[in-house]
Amino acid sequence: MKLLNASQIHQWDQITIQNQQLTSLELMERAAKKCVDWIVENLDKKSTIYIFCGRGNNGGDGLAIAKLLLSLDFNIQVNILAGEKSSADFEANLKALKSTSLEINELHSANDFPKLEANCYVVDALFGSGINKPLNGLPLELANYLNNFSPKKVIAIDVPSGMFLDHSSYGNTIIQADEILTFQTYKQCFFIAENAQYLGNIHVLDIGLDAEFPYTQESNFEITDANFAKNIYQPRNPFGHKGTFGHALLIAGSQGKYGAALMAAHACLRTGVGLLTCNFPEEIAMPLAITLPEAMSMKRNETIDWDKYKSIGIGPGLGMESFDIIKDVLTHTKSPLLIDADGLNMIAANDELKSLIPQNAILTPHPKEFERLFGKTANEFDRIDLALQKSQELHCVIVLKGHNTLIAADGVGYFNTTGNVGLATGGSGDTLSGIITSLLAQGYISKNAAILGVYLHGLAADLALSKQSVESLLPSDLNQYLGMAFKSLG
Ligand SMILES: NC(=O)C1=CN([C@@H]2O[C@H](COP(=O)(O)OP(=O)(O)OC[C@H]3O[C@@H](n4cnc5c(N)ncnc54)[C@H](OP(=O)(O)O)[C@@H]3O)[C@@H](O)[C@H]2O)[C@@H](O)CC1
Ligand SMILES: Nc1ncnc2c1ncn2[C@@H]1O[C@H](COP(=O)(O)OP(=O)(O)O)[C@@H](O)[C@H]1O
Ligand SMILES: [K+]
Repeated sequence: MKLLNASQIHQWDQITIQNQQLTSLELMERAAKKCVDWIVENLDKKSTIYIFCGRGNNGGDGLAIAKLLLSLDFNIQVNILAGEKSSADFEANLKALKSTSLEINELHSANDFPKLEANCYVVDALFGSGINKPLNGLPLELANYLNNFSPKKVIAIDVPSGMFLDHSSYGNTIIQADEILTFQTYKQCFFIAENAQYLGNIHVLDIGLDAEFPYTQESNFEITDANFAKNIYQPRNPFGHKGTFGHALLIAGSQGKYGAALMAAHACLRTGVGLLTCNFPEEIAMPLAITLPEAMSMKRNETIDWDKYKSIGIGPGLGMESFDIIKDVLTHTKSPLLIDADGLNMIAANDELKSLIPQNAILTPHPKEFERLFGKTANEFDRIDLALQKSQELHCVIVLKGHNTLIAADGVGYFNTTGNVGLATGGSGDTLSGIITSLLAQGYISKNAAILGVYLHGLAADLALSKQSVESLLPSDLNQYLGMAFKSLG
């Protein structure tokens, strides 16, 4: 699914109004009704709902929500920012609300802020997709007031006020949301870790915007969900044999980091590779044979037959002392390559190695490794842009790992939607390397191996939460859930 920017979302609104022969007010009422349905189902009717409205259409939504809640006998209190300029639909809804018995509180200064009662709810309808500058003046004071109060829940309409949809809000004040009722589609800002403290649970409300419009739009960003993964997935040929599913070579592990190598190997086999050879330190050849008898092994300094392997994965737990082997691999490999961890760190520290990165290689840095490779950026949006740029320059795939891992390929960024904080334990990345190396060996092109691998890795972690908590989950648990993750694609 494409991620649209603020201006495209505005156009989407207009196209819908045209094609469905609606008024913009009717569309706003549709949106408000969806929000109210959610509120009725999820909020406690006994608590007061304080609604804060700007004077644009986000504020218009707030007023339309207020009118519906009033008719349902909710206890509400409505506040609007004082001002001269307002949108037509805001004015229409204000007029309608003024015709009821409800008193509306105009906010001219901080003295007008209502005294909030403990256990109340706040609806944040100050600014939505039309935000065009950081909060300052009275909206900033209000945001600080609400953020310091901590009501029972803050429900943001469309987006938390103060957050830009498609560029960085780094350093700005934003109203912290607990629940976000967003219209029709995810917004790019929801996938950005630097916004994390302001984001709550996200609920995408279908307000019936034109179904075709997103397909007519250019976008540099997409999200990868179950449908996306299903389209990439290649079911196994029933007549296939071990040769059909590729022979992978994993080059991993060093003293003190043997586990990384073992975890990568285990995940590689559980992802369906036909044959796996492990180039591991000699001292773990025997533990490998015992714990993972399906894997073959070779000595670290044994000559590699470059024609033999369908994919090579290098890096998990490799240590920084393996310069010769990474150089050898970068120079000679004929197979699709995945580079992770110390493989990346050695490349970052050496320009010659950097120049040897083969086309279509998959690099899987976490943010620190990315910074070592490509430099620091002012904010996360810039880092994502840099990942897109570098992936084009190097003709490779960059998997920028995080809560919503970004896969940068061919100038497009794909945000992954699976996974959870249970993955924040050393070893999760090693497991991912094994998974992607396995998919490469099975013939997936680099971009698809990366997207599907990241999706399955996260899904296995989500499925594992049926038995584990986000605290107790271990990377090695993922192996047990890869099977269910694959089954969900069939
Ligand atoms: N798209 C859809 O599908 C649908 C969209 N709908 C709703 O419309 C919303 C978009 O509405 P919108 O375009 O009127 O913009 P909105 O967010 O209300 O803000 C603009 C106003 O705020 C002002 N302003 C901006 N930044 C400011 C700041 N920092 N500090 C102070 N002022 C600031 C700006 O004034 P200006 O700076 O231009 O003078 C302008 O007056 C969208 O999020 C959704 O809720 C639904 O009803 C139906 C379906
Ligand atoms: N909060 C989180 N939500 C979702 N995924 C996460 C989270 N934290 C970490 N991960 C995932 O866990 C993996 C961690 O990789 P990495 O930092 O290389 O770990 P390690 O080197 O210890 O194996 C990545 O795939 C990342 O996307
Ligand atoms: K809002």
